[in-house]
Amino acid sequence: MAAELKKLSESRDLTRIERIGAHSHIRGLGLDSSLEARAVSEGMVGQQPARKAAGLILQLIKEGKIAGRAVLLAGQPGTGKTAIAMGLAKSLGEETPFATLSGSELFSLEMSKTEALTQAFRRAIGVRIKEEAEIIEGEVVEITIDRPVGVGASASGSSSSASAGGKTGKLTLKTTDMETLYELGGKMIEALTKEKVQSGDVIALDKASGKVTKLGRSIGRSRDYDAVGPHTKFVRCPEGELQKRKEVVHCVTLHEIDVINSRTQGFLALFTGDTGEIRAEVREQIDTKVAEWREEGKADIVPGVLFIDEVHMLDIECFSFLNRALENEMAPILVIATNRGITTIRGTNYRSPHGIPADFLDRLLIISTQPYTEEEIHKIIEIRCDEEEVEMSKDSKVLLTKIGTETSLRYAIHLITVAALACQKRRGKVVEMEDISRVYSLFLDVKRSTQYLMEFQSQYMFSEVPGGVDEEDAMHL
Ligand SMILES: Nc1ncnc2c1ncn2[C@@H]1O[C@H](COP(=O)(O)OP(=O)(O)OP(=O)(O)O)[C@@H](O)[C@H]1O
Repeated sequence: MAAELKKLSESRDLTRIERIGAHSHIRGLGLDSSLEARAVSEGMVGQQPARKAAGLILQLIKEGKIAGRAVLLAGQPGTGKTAIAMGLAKSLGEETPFATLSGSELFSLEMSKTEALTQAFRRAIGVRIKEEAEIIEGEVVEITIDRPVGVGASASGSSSSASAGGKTGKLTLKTTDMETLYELGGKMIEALTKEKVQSGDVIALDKASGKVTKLGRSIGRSRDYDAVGPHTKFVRCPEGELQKRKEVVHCVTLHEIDVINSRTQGFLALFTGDTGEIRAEVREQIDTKVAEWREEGKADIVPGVLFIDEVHMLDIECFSFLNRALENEMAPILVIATNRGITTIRGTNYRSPHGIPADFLDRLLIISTQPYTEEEIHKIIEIRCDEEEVEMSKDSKVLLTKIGTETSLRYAIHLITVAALACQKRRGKVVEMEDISRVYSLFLDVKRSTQYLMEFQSQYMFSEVPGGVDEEDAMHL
């Protein structure tokens, strides 16, 4: 299993790559060292009391002392609930798992609601596994990689992994006490080229997995290179033997261990996400194994964060599941969010605040988010323009802010992208008022769209609802 765990920790790095998304400008909670929220920081604007409260939760998570707490982010649509949850996720260390789920995702046909929730919980529980590994650690004296004649010129800097086959290579490594020449195999050549290893680097090679880690540049060689990047780390040439036994730590989630050990699903299901239901016996065996590792000091549990958005979509069964799941000693911190007021609890005829049953509400620490001021909307629009690399004139930003205050922040943010396209179309470089006006007339906000519906509802299908929009829908408009 150890080799699979290693593969896993590598694959998780890949999934962290992000494109420009709705919240990609959020880099943290924007707090100072005493956990006070700065007005504008790390992509976050305003909403200071809520961010400060989230900062306290972050502190609790980092200290790892509490598990099984639940926090509710409640507020009107577009007041930054998801943004705060993202900020929290970004502020957690790499090792702390953060799993997200939207209430509506629970109603898939492939698995029961409780199975989907169990998987989400286990995605938010990390296991830090310690292992002894054989490592070769030294400073690169020389690295030569040759291609066989006819394939092309010598390519020591080539990054093409497909061409690793047929290449031969030699690597000389040294410590302060010894120096050894290694013959390189295809897989190792591939790994070294990928990491762009060159002489003067201090590297560690994991003998079992072939993983190459660059530890830094050797201090002894620092004067040989006048062009080093600002992030270059200088380290000492290792001492003693080249080959060492070292403790390495892998971090995986309980869900990942479940999937690997589930015969019907197998390891590849992690990449497709198509895990299906996992049998209860598999989970029991894993929990027992993890408990053994903990007792032997080989593993620690890292309770992470599970964020469930649109929590009002959960029904009464889901809430009683959550109630029980939070009692588990390994439970993560549960952060839920909703934009609903007093509404019906799904699966019942009862109404309650946020559509959440009273016994579950009682467990929650509630953080409320407030509508933004005009100034704050302006700042968020500015940040989003930078994030989307859209150049916008001052007047246009003011106009967009006005639109944002009168419609919604989200609508204004959407208009940035389309206005940039309109600007591109007229071969402009800077988004001007005319672009904003154009897209404002092309794309309706919810208010105008509802008005239009009211006027012309008789021409739509199923428009016989008396009195127009029903109460439930009216709450979101
Ligand atoms: N305080 C903030 N600072 C920076 N960006 C923000 C802030 N609040 C919201 N945003 C951005 O505004 C957009 C809408 O916010 P978000 O999705 O977080 O709202 P929400 O409260 O979760 O809404 P809903 O209830 O509709 O799910 C997002 O792109 C978000 O990143």
